[in-house]
Amino acid sequence: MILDVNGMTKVFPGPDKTKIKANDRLTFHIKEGEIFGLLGHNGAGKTTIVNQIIGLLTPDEGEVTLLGKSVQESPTRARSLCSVQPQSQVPLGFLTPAQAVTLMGKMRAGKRFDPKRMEMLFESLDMGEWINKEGQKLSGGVRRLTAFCMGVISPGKLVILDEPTNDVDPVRRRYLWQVIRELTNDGTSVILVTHNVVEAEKAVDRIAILDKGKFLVQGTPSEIKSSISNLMRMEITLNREFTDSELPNWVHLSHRKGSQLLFSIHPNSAPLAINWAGEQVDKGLVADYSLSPTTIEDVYIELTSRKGQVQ
Ligand SMILES: Nc1ncnc2c1ncn2[C@@H]1O[C@H](COP(=O)(O)OP(=O)(O)OP(=O)(O)O)[C@@H](O)[C@H]1O
Repeated sequence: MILDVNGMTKVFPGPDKTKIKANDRLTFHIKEGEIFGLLGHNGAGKTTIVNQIIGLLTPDEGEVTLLGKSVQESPTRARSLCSVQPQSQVPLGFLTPAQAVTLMGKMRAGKRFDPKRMEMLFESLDMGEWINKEGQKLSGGVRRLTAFCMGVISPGKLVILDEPTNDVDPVRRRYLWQVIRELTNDGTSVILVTHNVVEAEKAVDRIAILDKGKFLVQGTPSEIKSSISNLMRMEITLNREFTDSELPNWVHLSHRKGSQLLFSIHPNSAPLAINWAGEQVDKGLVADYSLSPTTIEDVYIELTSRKGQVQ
């Protein structure tokens, strides 16, 4: 096991002498070569977890163990075993991507820094045209890719990536996922912190969904989906607002995302649902609709939203 977290709890002082339980008795384990996705809303407690794994914060209760040794007892060792790509943009200033990645490579690997690995990373991410441009003249996506390369130029046993694909174009996102998967071939483990449930579902081996400091569920994507796997997902694009009373009674859960409405429905209701959606299209109330198997996004919405209500 690379990482063992047992009963980790972190409490911050809130306003007016209240307390914020940012992490509440969290237990999870990460194996060698595993990609572990940490999903949760803003403020769910993800960064607080990361900061305790790398020894920047000390848990109020519980224990974090990296490769068999307590992080609380050896925080410096923890930081050398972990590589982190932070959520915030790295301020590159006048440094070019090539200079920034070389600097980080030399800081982490010293004489073992391998410029060929840097070239391989830039090539894999198709960054050639930008590697010698000043950081302050680069787009947000290229700076994000540069920060990723800095994080993985000399990876530790555990690589922690906080929203690595933010601002990155769809083609390079794919390249990035390939590089992440290749990282795990030699036993490096990855924690992927993200809000992007759809992307995480494709990329990770196991997922934990965090809400208000507590894990709601953890397991492989298929284990997690099996919690509501007998349901299907219907997505419709509305032409106008719907009230709750206009929704048919076979709707198990509904969630609104702008003009998109998501339902979970029982497979037995599929013919009814298709009929109903078709009628709404004929009346001009719905622009289009689709019916598909359950995704992790559905589980996430079901677990983190108020059930059965349009939000
Ligand atoms: N140093 C701190 N002092 C007080 N409260 C804090 C501190 N750090 C975090 N919190 C609170 O703890 C909770 C969890 O914060 P955290 O940053 O871990 O969430 P997050 O899931 O990483 O959020 P985001 O996705 O927005 O980055 C939030 O309510 C936050 O306001």
